[in-house]
Amino acid sequence: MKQYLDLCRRIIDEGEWVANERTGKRCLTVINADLTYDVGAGEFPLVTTRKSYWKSAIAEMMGYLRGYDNAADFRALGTKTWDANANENQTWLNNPYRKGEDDMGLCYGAIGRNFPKPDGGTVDQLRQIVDDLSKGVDNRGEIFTFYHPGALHMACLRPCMYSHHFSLLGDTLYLNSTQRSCDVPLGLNFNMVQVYFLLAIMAQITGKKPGKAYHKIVNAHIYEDQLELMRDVQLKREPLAVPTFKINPAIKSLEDLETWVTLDDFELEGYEFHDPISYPFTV
Ligand SMILES: Nc1nc(=O)c2c([nH]1)NC[C@@H]1CN(c3ccc(C(=O)N[C@@H](CCC(=O)O)C(=O)O)cc3)CN21
Ligand SMILES: O=c1ccn([C@H]2C[C@H](O)[C@@H](COP(=O)(O)O)O2)c(=O)[nH]1
Repeated sequence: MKQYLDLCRRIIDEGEWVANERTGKRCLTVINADLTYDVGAGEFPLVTTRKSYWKSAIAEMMGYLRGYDNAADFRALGTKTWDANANENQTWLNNPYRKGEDDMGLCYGAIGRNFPKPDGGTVDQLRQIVDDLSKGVDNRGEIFTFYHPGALHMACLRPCMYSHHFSLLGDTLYLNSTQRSCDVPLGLNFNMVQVYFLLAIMAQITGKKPGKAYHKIVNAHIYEDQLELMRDVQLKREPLAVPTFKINPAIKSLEDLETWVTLDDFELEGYEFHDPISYPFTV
């Protein structure tokens, strides 16, 4: 939580205004932030200075792991966060590759689990990583990437957190996640939970101990219409104690994640938070 608040303050103190053509809004921006979550020690990185919809964040990551490409599938899992990007962005609505209502296109897990090979066919990166790690193998390239420069025009949005690189030291699993663009008031709330969750669940299904997760952000920004709420409301509050995150121990494989797991398999103990703040969302 301190890392999050420090980054928010840094953007306000040192950020530069950058005009963004895609959204038509200006963002107060800094370049490069490195956050670390000690998953082995159970330090769940949850925002307490406003109500955080952490189950939505987990639903998003579950949808990426399952390779979903449709906002309706994300809604069925328990989050509406892809509705606007799938159905309200005019550029995407005009895109000939859009397959209709709720289609998100070739993004995130939809490409990551079905990554086109130049010599034909596709690769399921996640299946390969889970198989390697389960056998104790780290080939120094256990990378789950969503970034395919030749497919960006076929998706409603380019992936923001676009690479997850797993490493083993003995029985301990580590994760380095990289994010190219970060909406700090809204997106980062979710992305911190997702990086922690990804390491915790991958350690559980591959039979490893979770170590640390390292989260690199390149462009970290606050949209102009979010600034006042962040500076004058959220940053005036004192953080509260962090809760404990629990995963159903019956989840043992990638197949479990793909088939029967729901948001009821994840719990938080002792989550205290300040009043909700509703930040403007930019499509
Ligand atoms: N501008 C922008 N910021 C993002 O963070 C973002 C995108 N676009 N597009 C793709 C995904 C969708 N994500 C989203 C979308 C909406 C919320 C959101 O509205 N959050 C509210 C309510 C969440 C809820 O009720 O489930 C929040 O207060 O956190 C958060 C992340 C993250 N990503
Ligand atoms: O997981 C996510 C997904 C998206 N975002 C934010 C970051 C940006 O504000 C927008 C994407 O816009 P681009 O013009 O493609 O950079 O969505 C996030 O923070 N986290």
